[in-house]
This record gives sequence, C-alpha cells and structure tokens, in this order.
Amino acid sequence: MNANKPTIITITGPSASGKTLFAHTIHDELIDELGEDGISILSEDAYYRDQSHLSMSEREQTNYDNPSAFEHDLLTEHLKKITENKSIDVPIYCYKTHTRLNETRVFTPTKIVLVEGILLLSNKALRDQFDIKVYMDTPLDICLVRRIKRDLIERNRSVESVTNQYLETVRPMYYQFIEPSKAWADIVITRGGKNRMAIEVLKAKIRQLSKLPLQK
Ligand SMILES: Nc1ncnc2c1ncn2[C@@H]1O[C@H](COP(=O)(O)OP(=O)(O)O)[C@@H](O)[C@H]1O
Ligand SMILES: O=c1ccn([C@@H]2O[C@H](COP(=O)(O)O)[C@@H](O)[C@H]2O)c(=O)[nH]1
Repeated sequence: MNANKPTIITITGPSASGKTLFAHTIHDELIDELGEDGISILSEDAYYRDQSHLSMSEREQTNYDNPSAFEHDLLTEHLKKITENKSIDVPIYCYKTHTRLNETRVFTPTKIVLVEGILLLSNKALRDQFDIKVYMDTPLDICLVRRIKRDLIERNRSVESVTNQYLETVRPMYYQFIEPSKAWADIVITRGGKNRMAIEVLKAKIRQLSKLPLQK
C-alpha cells in the first residue's frame, strides 16, 4: 500500500447483512482517535441512478439489485479521485422516491475510506480501487427478516412490497452477482454487523495503516 494515498476498504455482501452497522461501528469507535480527516464512510447506494424520468409505478418495477441500477462508472471515477486526494461531489439518493436529490454532498478524502454496498466486488474496474475487501456472509434468511423490519420503518415500504421485491429481484440477483463476488474478498465475516472480533481485527489493521504518513 502507498503511504501517500488514502486506503480504501470495501465492505460488501447481501442487503441487510450488516454492512452499514459494521462500517458505522468501526467509524464511530475510531473517529475520536483518528480525527475527522482519519476515517469516513461512502455508500454505494448514493450512486443509484436517478429515476425521476419514470412514473412512481415504473420506479417500483426497477431491478435495484442488478449492477445496471448503479452508476458504477461515476463511483469508480470518484474512488480514483479519492486516491489522488481530490474532493468529490457525492450524489444523494432517496429510497422513498427512488430518485437523486438536486443537491450533492462534498466528500473530502480521509486517510481511511470505508465503502459499503451490495455490488462493489461485481465490477472489475471498481474492484481494482479497493485495498482491502471485506464480505459480510450473513445467512440470507436472517438478511430477509432484518430487511423487512428495516424497510418498513426506514424506507416507507409495506411487507408485501418488500417480500415481492425479494422474490422477484433481490434473491435472484444475490445468487447471480453478490454471492459469486465473495470469491474476491480478502476477509469473510460471519454473524453480521455485531461480530466483535471481526470489528476489533479491522480496527487494529486501520490503526496500523493510520500510523503511515499521508501527504495532502
Ligand atoms: N448482528 C446483528 N444483530 C441484530 N441486528 C442487526 C445485526 N446486524 C445488522 N442488524 C440490523 O439489521 C438491519 C440491516 O442492517 P444494515 O447494517 O442496515 O445492513 P446492510 O447495510 O448490509 O443493508 C439494521 O436495522 C441493523 O441494525
Ligand atoms: O430505490 C431503491 C434502491 C435500493 N433498494 C434496495 O436497497 C438494497 C441495497 O441497499 P442495502 O442498504 O444494502 O440494503 C438493494 O437490495 C435494493 O433492492 C430499493 O429497494 N429501492
């Protein structure tokens, strides 16, 4: 790893496998130690394509678990800029309307960048941007239960819409794209976002990497 460029760590795996919880736990437990320019999180979901040209019923039919739903080229370009220590304008995606907001968020590179999302290892150009690749190997039935609970509360969804989407796209796309991408992972984590030993191992590696100097 080059001491002059940020280290980019991907945390991938199925929807509701605990990627967000895992990334935020590591971030929150290290932020005081590493500082605001030490560690940050970027989400693949921010790069969902805008659907504002479609009607709401058409948006509800979109396959959000196929790589084509994401603007991966833009994310790849942004990750390259991060490795050059350049700021990027990250899109803001709304799950309730399935659209991007008009405004963007300025993201300034930090020494460690955690990037979480379902299809980050499915694309070679994207995969090549990551220094460390982590896969959350949570059983799919547990992911489904957690996704139902989360999407009802946080994403304005009904049980029927979550379960239909699961059968039509989420599960088939998992087997087609996500599960095979596990082969690219350096570290496979069982038991989801609360696996304390896995959290501590990643934190130790991040602490070690953070001791290397970064030239801005
Ligand atoms: N090990 C765990 N035990 C209990 N709940 C969990 C665990 N891991 C994740 N969750 C919960 O499951 C839901 C989905 O987790 P999340 O981190 O959002 O998944 P992802 O980012 O992979 O889609 C969230 O409500 C989260 O708090
Ligand atoms: O408009 C949308 C966009 C995405 N989804 C679903 O979200 C998950 C990915 O997010 P996680 O946080 O990893 O769960 C993906 O499985 C999509 O199906 C959506 O339902 N609507």
